Amino acid sequence: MASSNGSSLPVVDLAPFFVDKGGVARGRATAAVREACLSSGFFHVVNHGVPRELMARALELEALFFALPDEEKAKVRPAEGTPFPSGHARQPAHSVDKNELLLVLHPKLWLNLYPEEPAGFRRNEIGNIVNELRCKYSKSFGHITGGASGVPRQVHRVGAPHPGDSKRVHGPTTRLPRGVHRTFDFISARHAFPATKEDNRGARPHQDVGCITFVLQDGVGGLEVLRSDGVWAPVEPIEGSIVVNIGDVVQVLSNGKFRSAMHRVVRKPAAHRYSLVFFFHLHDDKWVEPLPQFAGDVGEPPRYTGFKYGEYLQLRRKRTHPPSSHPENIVDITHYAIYLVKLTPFCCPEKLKQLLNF
Ligand SMILES: O=C(O)CCC(=O)C(=O)O
Ligand SMILES: [Fe+2]
Repeated sequence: MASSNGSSLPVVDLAPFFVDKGGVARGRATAAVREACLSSGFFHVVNHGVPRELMARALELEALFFALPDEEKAKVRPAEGTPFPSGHARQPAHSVDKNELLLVLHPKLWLNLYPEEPAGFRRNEIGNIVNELRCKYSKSFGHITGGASGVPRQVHRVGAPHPGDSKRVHGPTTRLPRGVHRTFDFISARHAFPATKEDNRGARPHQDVGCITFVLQDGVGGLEVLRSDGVWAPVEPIEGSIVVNIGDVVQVLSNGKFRSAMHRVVRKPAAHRYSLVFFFHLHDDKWVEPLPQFAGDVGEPPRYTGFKYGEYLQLRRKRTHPPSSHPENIVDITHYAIYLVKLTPFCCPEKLKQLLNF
């Protein structure tokens, strides 16, 4: 069952998924996942099967990399306009996002730009760690999207267009090397600088665009989630936990039932913060729309129009790269929202007059 920590985010114990095939404990864990997705869209998972040493080593290697002089990091900066910009990026000075990151794509794509130092990169230890995290996360992802949790399983199917939507999926699917799956997932290693007196912004408020995100964070803190009562709540670091949050795709597939929560990173004074964020995405060609079991089948109108995932990505990228300082330019999932207007029954002419103000 989910329990609460200081920040009142649910903590879901995934252990039953590994040991208790079909038992009562597994049913409870499944219900806890569902509840967490419905209530906050943000939760911790513990006993997730990812070895602690692996998590610690990944964060350690990333900290070593970010501590390199800028000239060294610049050697793994992707060329302007690269379609798959792996490597190091630092937000421009005008951006409210005060962080730098190292983007790591699927190791088998051979597109990753790895630095020579620290040696863990040269020997591709980081690539192996990322691969292992990918495998372990996929298991947890399967558990989270499986069974009765109600998280749409469709996001787990890859290679095929959305069921029943073959006509609406256009364009060629990118050819991938044999044996490479889920190439569209990626990892972003992130470094937030210490806050200054004037500015503590690390990452602007946003919702994640994809399916589900897994965050490893160090002990510094700073990740915050916007609760439904409008309060920013800290996502307190819990030793050994992984933070999971729902993205826009699952929010749309579930017709708005599972929350793609707004979150941000604030920087702490005198502390460098490191996190490793894994994004489960969809292929660009996939069509996304509310699934019947969350809409028509349960008598609810769809709350979003359908869209091709790649188009949404492009809209988001166009408006935010380089990060705009104008929030009104930022496209989010409300772009596809259908607003349901509840009509007031005009039962008497007096009321109608009042409403029309004459
Ligand atoms: O660094 C973190 O903890 C989360 C960053 C984040 O929200 C993101 O990369 O989408
Ligand atoms: Fe995020």
